[in-house]
Amino acid sequence: MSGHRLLLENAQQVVLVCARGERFLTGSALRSLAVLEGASLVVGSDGLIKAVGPADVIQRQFSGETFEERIDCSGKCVLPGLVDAHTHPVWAGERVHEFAMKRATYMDIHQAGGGINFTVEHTRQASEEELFCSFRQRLQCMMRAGTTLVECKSGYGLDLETELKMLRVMERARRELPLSLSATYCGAHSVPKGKTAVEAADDIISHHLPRLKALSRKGELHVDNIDVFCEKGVFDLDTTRRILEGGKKMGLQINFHGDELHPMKAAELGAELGAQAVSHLEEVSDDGIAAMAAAQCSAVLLPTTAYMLRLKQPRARKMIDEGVIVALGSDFNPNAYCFSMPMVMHLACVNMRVSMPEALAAATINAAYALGKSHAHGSLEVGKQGDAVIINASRWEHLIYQFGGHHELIDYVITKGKVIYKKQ
Ligand SMILES: N=CN[C@@H](CCC(=O)O)C(=O)O
Ligand SMILES: [Zn+2]
Repeated sequence: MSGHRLLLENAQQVVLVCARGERFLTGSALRSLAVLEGASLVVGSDGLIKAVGPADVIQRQFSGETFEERIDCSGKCVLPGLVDAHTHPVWAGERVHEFAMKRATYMDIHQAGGGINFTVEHTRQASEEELFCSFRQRLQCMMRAGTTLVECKSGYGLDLETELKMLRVMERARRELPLSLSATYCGAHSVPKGKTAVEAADDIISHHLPRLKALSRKGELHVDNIDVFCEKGVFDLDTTRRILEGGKKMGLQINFHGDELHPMKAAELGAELGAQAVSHLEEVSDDGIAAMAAAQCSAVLLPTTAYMLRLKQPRARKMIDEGVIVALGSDFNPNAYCFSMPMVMHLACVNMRVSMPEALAAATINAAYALGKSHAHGSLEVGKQGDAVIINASRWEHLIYQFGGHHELIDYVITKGKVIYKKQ
């Protein structure tokens, strides 16, 4: 007789998302997701999914075996833990005052020393402990909204010392918190005061990256991705290319901001460099979309950005129709203060006209792909990490439909078969 960690019993629906080991879903495969009615799921003592299937089959298969915890899911739905593929969650210097300035454009505020530069000044002054405490609180809010894997960017330091401070804060969160993290070095998030973009790029390539490499070698830091804000007035295509190539050479996945406020040919560059993902893409070209589809470079769309900055929406429909791997992120940052992937999925459905199955795939398997982690995350399949969300509703679509209702709907959030949030 063997002991297992968790049994989720007799759910009305278990949304697997996919069931054949797919690493991402595109085009017509997004029309209907793999869903089991009246099903159960078992997580083993290693935190990995051991079995998922019809409730009676699981009951027979595991009769007489023991579980550290059993949850009766009658009348409820089980979904994979949500994956947030783009956030900026480590910072000091909130920008609530800017919310009232939304008649000025994002770039007007940026050029006037507000925006990212404002947060950079405060983040430089903040202690590591202070940054960790606010970061931990933000991650807890994300977990309560169902996120179990989150991409986290540095980029409010710009100088090496502060960038490392931010990355260390992420490293500590990886050790101390129960959700999974993908860490992104984003030292090229803005051009620091007193430098040109070329000088900033030179500094990153000759000082920041070698230091990151040395710390990674020693196992002191785990950095997964490299990012650049490729934008008119920030980093142009050439400096972006140099920085991304430098990161790629040291083994980082390329995952960067592009084609947000102006068409930059960032999508084309991402496809050419073998990027895992390009984010934003409100201004992507037709050629860029085709190139991303061909290169299996995922598009991380950020519905909160277009909504809050009143930008035009990225062309999600065209991307999906052309076979691009579309993922979603909250873009949580001091400008877009949103922790909630359920709200992000809702906004994607309304404003980008994606369907509910497309939105859920974009916030699970495809978001995991954008982080190079879809072998272990993003669907409820045997062998994957036991990360799940249980909602008190008879159809999974309620998680998207009830805008802002996730606090009421989410009963449990589970990572590696352990309950990390339970509604009181
Ligand atoms: N566009 C660049 N970076 C962020 C905004 C960061 C900030 O304004 O602090 C984004 O993805 O929206
Ligand atoms: Zn961003």
